Amino acid sequence: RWPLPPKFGVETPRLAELSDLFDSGLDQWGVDIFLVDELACHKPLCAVVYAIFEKRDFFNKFHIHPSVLVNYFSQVEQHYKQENPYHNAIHAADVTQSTHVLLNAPSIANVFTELEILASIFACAIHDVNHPGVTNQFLINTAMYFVTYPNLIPMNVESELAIMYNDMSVLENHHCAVAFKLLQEPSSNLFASLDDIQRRQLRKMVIDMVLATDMSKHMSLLADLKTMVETKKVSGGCLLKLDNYSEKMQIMQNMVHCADLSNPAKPLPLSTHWVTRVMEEFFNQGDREKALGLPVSPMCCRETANVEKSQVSFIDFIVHPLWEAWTELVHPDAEHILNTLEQNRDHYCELSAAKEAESVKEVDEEHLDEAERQQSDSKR
Ligand SMILES: COc1ccc(C2=NN(C3CCN(c4nc(N)nc5ccccc45)CC3)C(=O)[C@@H]3CC=CC[C@H]23)cc1OC
Ligand SMILES: [Mg+2]
Ligand SMILES: [Zn+2]
Repeated sequence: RWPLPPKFGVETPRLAELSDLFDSGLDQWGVDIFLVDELACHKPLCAVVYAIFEKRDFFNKFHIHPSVLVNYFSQVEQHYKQENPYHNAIHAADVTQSTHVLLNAPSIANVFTELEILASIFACAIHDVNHPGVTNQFLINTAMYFVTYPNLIPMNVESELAIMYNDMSVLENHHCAVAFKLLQEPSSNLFASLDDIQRRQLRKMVIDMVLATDMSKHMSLLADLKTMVETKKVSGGCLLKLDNYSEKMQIMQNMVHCADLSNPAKPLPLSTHWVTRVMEEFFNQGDREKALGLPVSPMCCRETANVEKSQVSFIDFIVHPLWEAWTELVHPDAEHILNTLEQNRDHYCELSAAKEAESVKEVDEEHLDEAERQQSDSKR
């Protein structure tokens, strides 16, 4: 009924290169997602989702016409703010492709139904849509800010978000709401061929996964994962028969959360590129907090932040514990990922130590200059 859209849903003069990159890299941990962005004329999300749907035969399995997929994900892609250094469509494409790879781990083959896999891929693709480039904390603080100074014209509609969602997973609720709102477009009705039960199940799974990407849920999510790994050990190593929804959802939430926290576990050039971007986004937030007279959030002060140290503590306190648990759950399929994470961590540690030594040397030189100055003064 509809004309076929261009391949991968993007008009690009470099289609052959993009196709080759997907042939060799779509299933690989560490594909250069920034090259995908370039080859796809800055529509990486559309391209990645299309390629994954094709690879997993979702167009046939769920009777989705390619042009409906392209209509919907073009809308979603446009609702990712490309002015965000970090939380943009490249990050969404990165998390989606990373989850696509994690789902291929042999030890979790046959664990998930096709609908659960569709829900996971969809959840990743939309998990940060319309992100304003600031954290939940910033939105909560600025919401209060405009309550305190009502005459100050709200500089941004963002602060309305915290009011809308009563400070509870503000961003993550917003991402879900925007994504499902866009689905209501008749030309974007991705799940038209699913039956009511499936559509209701998919919606619940997507909401459960996206809300679990709120970093304030991290500790409880990790605790549950560790418990599951422990019981897996007890039950003789094979992955539990995941019969009830909450156990299966726990794994899906942790899988998407791992993908969302996968930057430090990627090949170093990709990892450092993401660090530059996320720190720029944090510094922009810090600038705004300073301008508003708000306390500057951790890692957000461009004058004082130690980028390498922040990365080491992010890995030590958050990313490594999570990936250690995931690696155990899907043993031995994620060993190479954990190794890359540990190598990258050592790299940032060395950088941080070198930087420390450099600044100590500078201080010593200053003291030396000062001493020499004083000495020459005393001679005069
Ligand atoms: C590439 O490199 C990064 C990528 C993403 C993020 C992300 N960071 N975070 C938070 C994480 C914990 N943070 C810390 N806060 C406090 N008080 N103390 C800490 C001490 C040590 C480490 C972290 C923290 C606040 C920010 C998000 O919420 C983003 C959104 C969702 C997922 C991860 C994102 C950070 C990166 O490098 C630092
Ligand atoms: Mg998010
Ligand atoms: Zn994210």
